[in-house]
Amino acid sequence: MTTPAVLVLEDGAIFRGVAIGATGERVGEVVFNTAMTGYQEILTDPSYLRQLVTLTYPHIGNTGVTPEDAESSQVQAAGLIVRDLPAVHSNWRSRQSLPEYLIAQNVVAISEVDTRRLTRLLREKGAQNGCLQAGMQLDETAALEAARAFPGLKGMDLAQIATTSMPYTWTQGSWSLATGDPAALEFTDPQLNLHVVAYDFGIKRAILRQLVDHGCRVTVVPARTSAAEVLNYQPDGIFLSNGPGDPAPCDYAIHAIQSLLTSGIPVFGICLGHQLLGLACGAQTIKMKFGHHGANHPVVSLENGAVMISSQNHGFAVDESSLPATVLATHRSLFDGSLQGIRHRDYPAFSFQGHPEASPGPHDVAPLFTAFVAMMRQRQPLANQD
Ligand SMILES: NC(=O)CC[C@H](N)C(=O)O
Repeated sequence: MTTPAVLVLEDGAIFRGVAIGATGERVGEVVFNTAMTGYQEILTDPSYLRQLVTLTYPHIGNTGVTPEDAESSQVQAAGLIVRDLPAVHSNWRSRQSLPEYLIAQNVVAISEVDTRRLTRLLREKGAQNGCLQAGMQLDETAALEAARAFPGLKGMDLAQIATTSMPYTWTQGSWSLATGDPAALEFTDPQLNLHVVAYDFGIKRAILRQLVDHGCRVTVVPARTSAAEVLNYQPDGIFLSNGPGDPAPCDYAIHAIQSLLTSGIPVFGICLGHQLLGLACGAQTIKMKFGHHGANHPVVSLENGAVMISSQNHGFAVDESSLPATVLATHRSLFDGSLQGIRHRDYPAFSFQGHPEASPGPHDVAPLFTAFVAMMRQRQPLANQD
């Protein structure tokens, strides 16, 4: 016995299918992600807050769910839309089926949707708000009204919702995750001699692990932490995380970044962090037509001509034409020419729009973490470099 579900878009398009998750109604911006793997990382990435995610890869759920693959403590996407849920899931790491997980996490999800039609529609018309109903008395008229009532992500500050309420220390690298050895988590390791303060605007665990893998111990701080509080930690570097929503209304973060820049401490931003660095430098951000969400986006380095295949997940972008003279464009998307990276000419600060930590995705851009470490080491007194 299957339970019906329906997705209604604000333009009136209707997609009927089958409920594969929790019962209820969810609204949000509908986005498509073209990655062929990583459904669990995508669902738990806090950048997907208030978004109903459709995956263009047709079979979703094949490998079940593994707690270690979560990018945060829970599912963050507002809902999931897929073509086909395989009848059997199979993987040695799997602890749960995808539907079991979705129900446990109270996530509404629909399968048997023509995700190709949906994706083409979003590409042609641009991002649309939608309403997903499942396992309840379906009401398509009410769903249309709910989709139209959703205000959209433009102007929405979601970083302050996604962030941690309290600062915490992160010392887990990829190795301890792979081995499950808690002893490997301790930062008594002399390699971890760089201290990074990471702003959490909705940070992914893969970023924190990458920082540890590169020799950093990390203090994660809430989005509204002031520049003075950050400087009190005496960091070697400051990291600006990814996160959901529109960067423009996050004035508290923009002001903090402005004063942190003048401290001369190295700053590295990813995705929302990149957009916030751009805004702090005086550039503007724009809402893109349907954004970039996938794991095979080519990006060119304007500094050395190298082409890298990158993981992407953003619906806003820094407008290259608005960059002040103090900021250099360093990367561009080869899909649509949009700005993908910047570097400050006067301060040790740089950022990338895509995801060097991947998860899911290729690791071509991972050397940006090495560049951040090199910047920190350059500034660190020699005595600390043993
Ligand atoms: N992954 C991210 O950090 C996303 C940044 C921002 N919310 C956007 O959609 O553009």
